[in-house]
Amino acid sequence: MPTAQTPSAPRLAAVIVAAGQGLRAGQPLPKQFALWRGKPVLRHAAERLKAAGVDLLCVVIPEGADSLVRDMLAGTEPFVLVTGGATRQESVRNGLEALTLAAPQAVLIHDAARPDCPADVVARLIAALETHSAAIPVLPVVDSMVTAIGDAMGAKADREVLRRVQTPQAFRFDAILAAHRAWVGARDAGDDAQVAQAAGLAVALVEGDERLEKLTFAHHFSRDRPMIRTGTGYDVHRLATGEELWLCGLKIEHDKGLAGHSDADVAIHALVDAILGAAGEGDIGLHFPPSDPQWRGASSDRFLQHAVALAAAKGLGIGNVDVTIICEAPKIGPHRQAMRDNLARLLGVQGDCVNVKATTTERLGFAGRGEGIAAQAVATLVAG
Ligand SMILES: Nc1ccn([C@@H]2O[C@H](COP(=O)(O)OP(=O)(O)OP(=O)(O)O)[C@@H](O)[C@H]2O)c(=O)n1
Ligand SMILES: C[C@](O)(CO)[C@H](O)COP(=O)(O)O
Repeated sequence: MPTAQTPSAPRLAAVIVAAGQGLRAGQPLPKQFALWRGKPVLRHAAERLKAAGVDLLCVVIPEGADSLVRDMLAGTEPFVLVTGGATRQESVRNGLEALTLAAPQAVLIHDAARPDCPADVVARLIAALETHSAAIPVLPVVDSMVTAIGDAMGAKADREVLRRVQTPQAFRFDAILAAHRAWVGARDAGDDAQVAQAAGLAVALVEGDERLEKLTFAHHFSRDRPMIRTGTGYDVHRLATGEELWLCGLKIEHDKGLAGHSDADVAIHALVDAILGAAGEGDIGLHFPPSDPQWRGASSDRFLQHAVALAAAKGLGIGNVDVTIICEAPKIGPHRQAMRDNLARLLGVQGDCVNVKATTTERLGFAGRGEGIAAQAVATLVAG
């Protein structure tokens, strides 16, 4: 890299362009200000560049967004805010012009819409500036490539020589500022590397990263919804003579059974509540009220399958479930594998997605005195 022009000049500055409208993303506000993984997209981009060693940020924003962006970027100082232009290229030019007084040795030019910038990409770019005036991160093309003539296939393109171009793109500051000032293209350049190349600068290619994906369409934000949901369930039934004992959908031989409105399968009831909880669907009493005669003596298998269907209707599948049965007797160990297999069958999942455990309460409490059996469960549902 070139040596510093003044003792106080920042070594590395970054222009983050955040002045677009983000129309394709269809968010309630421009995509760079929308939330992604819990924080505004722009804040992610700024934090990543700071963490990668940038000394000064120049953030190019829409007119009138100063106070919003100042709040959004609090803690990432020093930064300067600059108003953008009608095109990305104009916005970049405004940012570079605003850095002339600071006169950094090198500048990264980055889309705010690429929030996840790994520090090692920046390190590769900076290293390439030792020998080049410009460096850009690229990725190979993995699909075969063709040109399109309307909706018909044209000639095949040679993917071996094609690359996908990402940002941040790195430049010696004076060189890219001069290149932007000298740009005479009739149309905007696709990116700053093209501006640099048009000015005769050699542009080095370094390895990019899939994490640098540009958030462009609505699905880039919808995919950001939580993909994993968890629920818990707990149930207790009274042990009584003359009742059958059903646990995890199996009839267990024992001197007492569980009393209840349905078959009183306490383990399945806890599991149903866990699944309904994870799906945001209330609890077992809401769906199968004890006051409703149709559930008298009903097999709890039906409750479980209904809960699974409700979750599926919301696009949620079973990730894994974990059930704990709390009793002194009967011993659960001899039945554990059969219980696991039966729950897996009812849930429609592989056996290793189901776990059944048991514990005693050291003869304490109602379970310890053999008055009842309790069960608790955790269910993890996975979207998609
Ligand atoms: N006049 C513009 C246009 C774009 N950008 C920025 O350039 C980056 C890449 O542009 P793109 O992803 O195309 O964003 P938009 O132009 O905002 O998106 P769209 O075309 O969907 O409206 C974004 O960070 C965007 O905010 C900018 O600063 N000034
Ligand atoms: C600069 C860029 O992100 C490099 O891939 C890309 O050219 C921006 O294109 P857009 O049409 O402004 O999204």
